[in-house]
Amino acid sequence: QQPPAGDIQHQGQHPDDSTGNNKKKQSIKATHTDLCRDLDDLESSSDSDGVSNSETEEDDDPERRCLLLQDISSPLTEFLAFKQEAAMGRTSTGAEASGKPPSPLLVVMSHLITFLEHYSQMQRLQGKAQEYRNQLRQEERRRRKQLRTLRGAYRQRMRDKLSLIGSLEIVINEQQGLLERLQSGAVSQVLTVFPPSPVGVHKLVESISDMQGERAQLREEIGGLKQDIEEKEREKENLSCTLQQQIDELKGGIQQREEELSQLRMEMGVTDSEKRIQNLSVENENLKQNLSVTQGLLERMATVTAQPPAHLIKENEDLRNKVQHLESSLQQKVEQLVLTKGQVDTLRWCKEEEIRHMDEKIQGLQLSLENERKKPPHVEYVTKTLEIESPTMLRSLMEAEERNRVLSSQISCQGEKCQKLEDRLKESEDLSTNLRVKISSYETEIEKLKHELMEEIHHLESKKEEAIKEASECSEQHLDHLREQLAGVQSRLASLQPVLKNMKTNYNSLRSQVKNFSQFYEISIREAKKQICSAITEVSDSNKDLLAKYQREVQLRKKYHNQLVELKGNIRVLCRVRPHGQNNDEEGSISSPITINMNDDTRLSVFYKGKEKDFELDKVFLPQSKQEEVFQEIEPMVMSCINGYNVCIFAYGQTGSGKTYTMEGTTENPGINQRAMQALYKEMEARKGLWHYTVSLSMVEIYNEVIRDLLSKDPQEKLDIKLNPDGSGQLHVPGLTSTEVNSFRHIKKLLTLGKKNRATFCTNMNERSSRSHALLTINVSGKDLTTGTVTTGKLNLVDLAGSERVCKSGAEGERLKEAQNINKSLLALGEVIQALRAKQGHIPFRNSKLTYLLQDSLGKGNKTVMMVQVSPLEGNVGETVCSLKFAQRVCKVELGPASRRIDSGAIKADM
Ligand SMILES: Nc1ncnc2c1ncn2[C@@H]1O[C@H](COP(=O)(O)OP(=O)(O)OP(=O)(O)O)[C@@H](O)[C@H]1O
Repeated sequence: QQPPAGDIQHQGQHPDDSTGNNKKKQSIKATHTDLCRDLDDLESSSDSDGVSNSETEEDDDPERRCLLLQDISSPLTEFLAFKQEAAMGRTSTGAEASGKPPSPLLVVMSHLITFLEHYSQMQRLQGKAQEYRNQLRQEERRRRKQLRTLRGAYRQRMRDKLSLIGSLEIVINEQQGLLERLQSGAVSQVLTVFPPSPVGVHKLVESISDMQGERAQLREEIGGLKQDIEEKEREKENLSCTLQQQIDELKGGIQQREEELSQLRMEMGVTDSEKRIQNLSVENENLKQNLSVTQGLLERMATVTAQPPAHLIKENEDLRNKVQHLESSLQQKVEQLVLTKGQVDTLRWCKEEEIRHMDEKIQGLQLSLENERKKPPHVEYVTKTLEIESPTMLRSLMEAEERNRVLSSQISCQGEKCQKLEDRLKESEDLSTNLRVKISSYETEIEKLKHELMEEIHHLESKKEEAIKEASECSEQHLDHLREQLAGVQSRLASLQPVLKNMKTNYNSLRSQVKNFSQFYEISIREAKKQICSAITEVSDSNKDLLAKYQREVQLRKKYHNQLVELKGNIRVLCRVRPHGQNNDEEGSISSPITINMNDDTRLSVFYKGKEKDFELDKVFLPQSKQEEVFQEIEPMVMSCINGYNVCIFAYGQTGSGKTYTMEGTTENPGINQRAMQALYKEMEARKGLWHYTVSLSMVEIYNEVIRDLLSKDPQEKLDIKLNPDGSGQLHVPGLTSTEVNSFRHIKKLLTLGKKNRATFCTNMNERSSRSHALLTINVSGKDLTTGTVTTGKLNLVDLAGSERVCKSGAEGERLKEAQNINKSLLALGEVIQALRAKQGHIPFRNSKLTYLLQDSLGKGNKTVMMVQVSPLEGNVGETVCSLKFAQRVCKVELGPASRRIDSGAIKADM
């Protein structure tokens, strides 16, 4: 849309300038179309690039903003044109020929239009610049994104390589660990610790199974060796047998020698003796040879056993832990053997000594024989000596034989042990060589793996380098490309610079215009204000009539409202259903026997004994109703006490149905009592200057037909109701504290004191509050300062005791008496209501302290509100029906028109 061209003449300019203005507008229009074309071009170019301008939102669209401004400016322009025409018409008729300046409002508006046009032009230029900027940003973002993806791909590749290297390292570590374990001899643990199928592990498992096969072979070899040992033992036994035989033969020989000796002794032949001695020496030689053989055997044994296993143990360091205990035991055995060898050596030495001794003896004997031969008379002596010495020799020979046998057995035993040790050593040696072979094979395998790994790493590294090279080349290419693009963009920017400069100058001129405009605008506003003020003063005269009409209307509304209250009836019965779950023992089902008609707020029904019982009252409050709503409904009644009416508001219902909540409320959510006081004080404040009010307050509790003053210094004191001695016929409670109050704050203080006193002198507050009535009385006396009329009103706010006992006593009969004693007042209230309903001549007010006290507020000519509180619980449905039945009876009571107490107690009918 374009503003209508041609007809507009800006105010503040001479009419002759209209053609100049038109030209200006034409030029602006041309600029607009040029700009629009530029924008279209720009849009089409961005479309052809394939880059969507997602960032440009609807609100930032300069075209749209421009159109919006045009939308605003076109009606303004039209309006101005219209005004202009009117002004020109007036000029032509000569009515304004006196040279009166044009209206400032029109001047302001024409300037506003010019400003808007310039502003829209500026917006377009800015939009264009913004678009270029956006294009640049998008391009930059695209390039960045490409770089990011490239970087990400390269990083991913690097990460893959690194993870591969890491897994290979893990394999190497595992294999090294395995090798270490193998080296420490814990071959058995390898299988359990072995990780699942890494590279080369399969081969290791195979080699271990080979090892196991070899071990079985070794076992077989050991069995063969054992057989060999057995054979050797057998040979040893044979040898010992032959030795035994030899010894036996020797024995036999000695026996023979003895026999021959005996024969010689018999024959006494010297030559035979010589022969025998020779034979004996031969035998001795044989014995010597035997001994040397035995000695050789022993020596061989010693050389076999003397071989130290230390060099093997030293060599086999890897198996040291395994064979340590074997080594130590072997050492012990070796020591034992060395000891035994020492013993054998000493024995051999002893034997050699003996033989030498015997040789010496034999030589001595030979010498003596020689001598004897030379001295024949000595033959007898020699024979005798031989006879004496041969048994000792025999004995010593036997002993030596015995020792020899023991020694040979010991030697054979040691030999066995040595053989065993030898075998074990051999075994462990074999095992260690096997293990060494395997370890070397593993080492070669690991070397191979390492080599492979290194090759892989080299390969990877070369790949990595290639990738880096590739990525850098790619990024460089991209960078070049980007640089080229940047250069292009920069050149575009450079070409745009003069346009921007142009725009800047335009903008600056516009700014200066705007500055001037604001000054001019202020002046114009001031002018306009003046004009408006004059117009208002003109209007205010006519407004005065309207004000009077409004006041009349308010008074009428008040009157109709009062009439409505009167029509509603002076006894109003309101019902409030308590919300669910407010008492601690109310858990479980939330189904309620009470149904509230949502379309009619005067009806509710209760499902009781299989039937729906309907009740109609003046108003039913829902469980979710607020304290404010309840008070709003009774506010007019409360306020009427200020005008000289006696009002009684009482809450009736079973224990826990919410009476105290409705009347007293909570600190955060005050009830009727506090709200009533607040409203009264507000009204009294409003009437200040017209009326003067005196307010006094008293608080009592009636418990078991005993009245106590809750504001007294001694709340325990019992009070009584009497007739006022002034003869007015009014009731009066001697000793009752009636405190004059001067502010709402003061009232609040007194309410707190009353509540405190009630709580202090009762042992169980809950029990007591359920069985006692709390009565708050406010006496309001007002004086009309203009007429001097005096009104006295009374507001009784009563929180009654729990009503369930009355109902129960009524239902059960027997407990009626007890109920009367506990709560006589409630019963009396029912009787009073019944009498009022039946319009009886006598109303039994005096039947209870409560009704007696409320006499002047409950009877005819007064205003009464009954708040029937009901519980929503299924278990309380009987009490609910009872309360509602009583409420409906109260509904039917007609108290007649309310009476206003004017001039200190004089009763005057209002209607
Ligand atoms: N409309 C309501 N909204 C929220 N809570 C409520 C409402 N009515 C009653 N209650 C709560 O229910 C409980 C019982 O109420 P309340 O003490 O006022 O019952 P009552 O009829 O005065 O009992 P009593 O006869 O024993 O004094 C209180 O905890 C009270 O705060």
